[in-house]
Amino acid sequence: MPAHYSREDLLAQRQALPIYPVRQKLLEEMRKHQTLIVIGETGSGKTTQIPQYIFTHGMTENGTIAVTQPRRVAAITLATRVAQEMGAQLGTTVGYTVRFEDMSNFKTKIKFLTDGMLLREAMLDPLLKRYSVIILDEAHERTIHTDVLFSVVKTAQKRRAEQGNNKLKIVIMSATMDVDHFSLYFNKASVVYLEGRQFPIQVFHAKQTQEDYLFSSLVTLFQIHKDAPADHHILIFLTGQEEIEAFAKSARTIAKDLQGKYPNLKVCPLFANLPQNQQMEAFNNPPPNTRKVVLSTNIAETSVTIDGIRYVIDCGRVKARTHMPATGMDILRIQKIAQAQAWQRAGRAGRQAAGFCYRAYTLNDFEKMAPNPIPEIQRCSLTTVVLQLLALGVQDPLNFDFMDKPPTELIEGAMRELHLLGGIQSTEKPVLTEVGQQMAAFPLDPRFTKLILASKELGCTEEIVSIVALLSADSIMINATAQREQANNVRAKFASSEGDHMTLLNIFRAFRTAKQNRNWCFENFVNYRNLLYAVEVRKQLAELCERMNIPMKSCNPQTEPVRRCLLSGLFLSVAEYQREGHYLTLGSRQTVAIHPSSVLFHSKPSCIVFTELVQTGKRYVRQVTLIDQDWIEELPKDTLLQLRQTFRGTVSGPHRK
Ligand SMILES: Nc1ncnc2c1ncn2[C@@H]1O[C@H](COP(=O)(O)OP(=O)(O)OP(=O)(O)O)[C@@H](O)[C@H]1O
Repeated sequence: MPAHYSREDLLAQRQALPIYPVRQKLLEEMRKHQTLIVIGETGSGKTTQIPQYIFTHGMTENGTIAVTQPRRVAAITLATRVAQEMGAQLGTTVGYTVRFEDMSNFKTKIKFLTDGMLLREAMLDPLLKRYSVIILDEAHERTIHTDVLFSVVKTAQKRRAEQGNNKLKIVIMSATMDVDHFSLYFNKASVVYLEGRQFPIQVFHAKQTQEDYLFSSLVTLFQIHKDAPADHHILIFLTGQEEIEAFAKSARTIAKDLQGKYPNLKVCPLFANLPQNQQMEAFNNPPPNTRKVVLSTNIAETSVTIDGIRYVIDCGRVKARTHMPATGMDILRIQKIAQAQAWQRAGRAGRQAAGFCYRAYTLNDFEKMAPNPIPEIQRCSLTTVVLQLLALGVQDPLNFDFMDKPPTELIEGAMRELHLLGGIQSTEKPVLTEVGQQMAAFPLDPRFTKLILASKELGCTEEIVSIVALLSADSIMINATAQREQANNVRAKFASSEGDHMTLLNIFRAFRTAKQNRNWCFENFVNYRNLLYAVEVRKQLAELCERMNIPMKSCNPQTEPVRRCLLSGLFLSVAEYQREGHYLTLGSRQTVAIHPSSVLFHSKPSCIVFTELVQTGKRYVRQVTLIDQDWIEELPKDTLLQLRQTFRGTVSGPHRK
């Protein structure tokens, strides 16, 4: 954790928050109403204080307080902060649960968890009996999981009230949301507005539309750097890892040229794929006479407080997931943010003192932005959600009580995919098959669970479980731009001519042979923490396999079973090489290219299966393995038939070079 404050300091900080004077009133409202909507400016103290007020006023006698967050970084840093404020050891009274990592125990009374984790818990206990209060935070973000939770908690509350004991309180929180819409959905729930903010934030817009938002953000950064005191740190919102690394390089180069004239500059990237210890660097205080510049994706947009940030530079864009009905897959691409997101970003500047926000877009551009982001549920693949709904006992996902109903095609598409994967009996009557039930039990995308289930027959569970664990972890390759070539040369010994999945597996095996040694990772440009995380995930998946009678058989030294297995779960992600030099995805006929980071980038095999689709200028596929075209025809007849029907007959058989 960043700065260490004394108990007195922390208490003084808590008492200075805008929420503090109204805490009694807030508690009264909470006592009066079973559901409450709380709107308060960013930084007013909602997330850190309300759970503590509830706790100290005895509303947790019958259970724990759950506080959901859309992102794991927020869940972890908030739990750490609240534990600090309460003088508790993290993981005891205050804890957190994020996927594959549980820092809570049965005594935990305030539990921060990702919305996805609470949904998982609801699958085992739809009434969520363990909790007396559930706080759904950052509701305006409308992540898929939070949207499904809206209905899940509403139903749990109603049913628990009918049973007459152990009632459930629900609190919905945000700084910016469409209050009427939310209130109506929650049976005309009461709304509490928290007035005021602790520190003012001045917002500046670009005078003209900026063609190159990166360049203009860089110029703004150095203008601030020349004038502001060294301990006034800067947070810059960018869109993704590559952009952040390129920006970091330019910023460091300029800072070097300016050395001695101005404070030193410490550049800290912050993105989801960064190992956790490096993420935490952004939260630490730099040495004296050094300015910290955090370059972040939207993972720092809501809920988090980064010590010392006085300036925010907002590029106005975000990389977001959008579903492509044509391919049946989600794609990541850069798009403009919504006004609510712009306010959240600005809000990161005024948390410990007055702040400034520089927007790399004009006031007119801002006014043209949508007020709120489009809910994920209306634009992302719903395969996992539909599976979860069915596992929760929802009989007809098309008529589920969504706050905003997703397009029917998205739900139907999800049911088709589940049917293709063997998870439901038919799309008309979506009842989970045994395979579907097993899929719901694994905390994975159903396609990956399908791989594990298929590996049983192919005798390669040992390999597949490792690969799935590696894909669940953040990137294990260290690809700092400065050392990219050196890193690639050192790692060449692990490269498999059969593709990235086998390459990942080779690294994983070598890591284990090297007794999970940290130095070995350093020497080989691979990420120690992420590999350890994969080891942990693998352990948990192996336990699940054991429970489901899937023996951990290995096909080593053969690799064909592994590649065949990849095809069996990922048949919607197959692409074939075309004479023109690009790839076409099977069925949906989308043009894609192999990402330069892939070991198959130069070899251009005729048929590939991939695990990720990204759009940065071009449409790229990442994590690629070569397969034999004949294997496609060997897929179960039903699957092929449905594949063809799904894509209206465009799958006419293998398309050869
Ligand atoms: N990790 C931390 N380090 C230092 N100060 C913190 C930390 N977390 C919270 N704070 C302080 O507590 C204040 C309130 O934070 P809190 O997360 O409760 O606000 P919020 O109203 O939920 O805002 P948001 O909607 O932006 O999440 C912050 O503005 C900051 O001053």
